[in-house]
Amino acid sequence: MSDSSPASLPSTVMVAPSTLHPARPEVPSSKYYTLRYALAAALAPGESRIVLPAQSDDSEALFRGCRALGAQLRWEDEQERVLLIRGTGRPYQPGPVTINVGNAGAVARLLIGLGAMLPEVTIVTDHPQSLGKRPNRELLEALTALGVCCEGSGPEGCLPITMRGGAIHGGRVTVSGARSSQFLSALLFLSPLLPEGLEIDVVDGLKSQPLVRTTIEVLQEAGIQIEYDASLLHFLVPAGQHYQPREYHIPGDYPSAAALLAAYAASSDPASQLTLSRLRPGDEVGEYLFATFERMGADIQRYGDTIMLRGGRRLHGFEIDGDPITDCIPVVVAAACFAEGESRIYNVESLHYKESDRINDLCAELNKAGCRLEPQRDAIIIHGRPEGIEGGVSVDGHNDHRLLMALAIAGLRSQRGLTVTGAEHIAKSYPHFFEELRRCGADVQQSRG
Ligand SMILES: O=C(O)C1=C[C@@H](OP(=O)(O)O)[C@@H](O)[C@H](O)C1
Ligand SMILES: C=C(OP(=O)(O)O)C(=O)O
Repeated sequence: MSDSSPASLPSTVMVAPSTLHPARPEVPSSKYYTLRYALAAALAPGESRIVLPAQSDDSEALFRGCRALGAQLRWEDEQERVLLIRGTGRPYQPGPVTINVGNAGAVARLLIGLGAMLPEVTIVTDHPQSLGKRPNRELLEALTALGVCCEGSGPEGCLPITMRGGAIHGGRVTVSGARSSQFLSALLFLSPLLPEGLEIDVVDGLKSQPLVRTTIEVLQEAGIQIEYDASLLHFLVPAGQHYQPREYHIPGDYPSAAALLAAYAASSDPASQLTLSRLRPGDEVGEYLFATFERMGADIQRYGDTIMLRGGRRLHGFEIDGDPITDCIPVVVAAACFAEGESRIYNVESLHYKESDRINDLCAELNKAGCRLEPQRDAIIIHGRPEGIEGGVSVDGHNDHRLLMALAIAGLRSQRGLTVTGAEHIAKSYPHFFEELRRCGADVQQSRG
């Protein structure tokens, strides 16, 4: 449905020291809401309208998954980006089916959950070095307890995974939330369709809680009744429920906005001013992100759904729990590299299990560029260099769109620029990020070599 695949994007970008202009870029649509609304629509009997779904490799992977679950997708208006999804009421495929989930972790986990209702499904990835290494063991254990026959790869239940769900049942199940919230979200999407309903106990704590609340919000909008406690460790989803067809409007994407905000926050020029709209106020990730920029001393303001940030402020060291804004951490780290003093971002152990190891790989690449970071098991310490960094080296994105964004921000504040390789992986969430940065005044040269 889109042309943002890695093959069509440059694999190397050169980011030179730059001054950013006043700019009002369009923010991409939210990945979190696109995935959830499209899935809820695919499970509803009848037609739903999705207005402004995200355009990225991750959303393409989800659309493939929706079709594999039996839904039909077509554009009502491709120009205006209105997508129609006709769902079947429950996952339906008469025979075995294979779904390629690209490099999309959330898509993989949500589809593992729902695919467990099919007679036979194989979930594969064409990114064996990234998603192919991420664990699914916790989710497969829960599904096995619910009667699904699961065959994953290796002890961590990596992709490819084949499941046969002929004997699936509901009841009560336990799932660990220590490494990812996506295992719980996957069970929540599945639970209303199980003939006995499902009671879920979450053990070992729960990461990325704002995204579980996003799952609950979307399920409720789709007409699903859920009982849960405030700690999000116990859920009861009654049986015999149906997803309702709806019209869904996708808001702007905070983690994408975070990358542009971080680039302007790190800019030393007071004339550089960024204005971003379509960013829903009250969004848990959004509010926490806003407070984080305030905390580092950025000149940031909000007017309704519009956020303005002016560069040229001397940023200072700060300390935050990074878990509530897990996907924004790489770019927040990049901004902190140019703050005065030390910053500490803690409670981020789950960053080891993303597209790359976002603690060790991020620190290694930024240190290569001249930044000073200390990776810890569950934290990142940043010793800021307000004077900027040397650069003049090649750094790699480790198959990770968010590392690419962080490295580009560092390049802007380097003396000799940075060559960033693996740049095609930006397509996972924000295919036009480098072009957008260029439109903001950054000197970004792209090449396929
Ligand atoms: O549920 C979701 O949509 C997501 C949950 C988060 O993962 P974890 O729960 O593994 O932290 C996040 O990093 C990912 O980009 C999307
Ligand atoms: C971690 C991410 O995605 P996922 O887990 O869905 O692959 C992300 O988008 O930063």
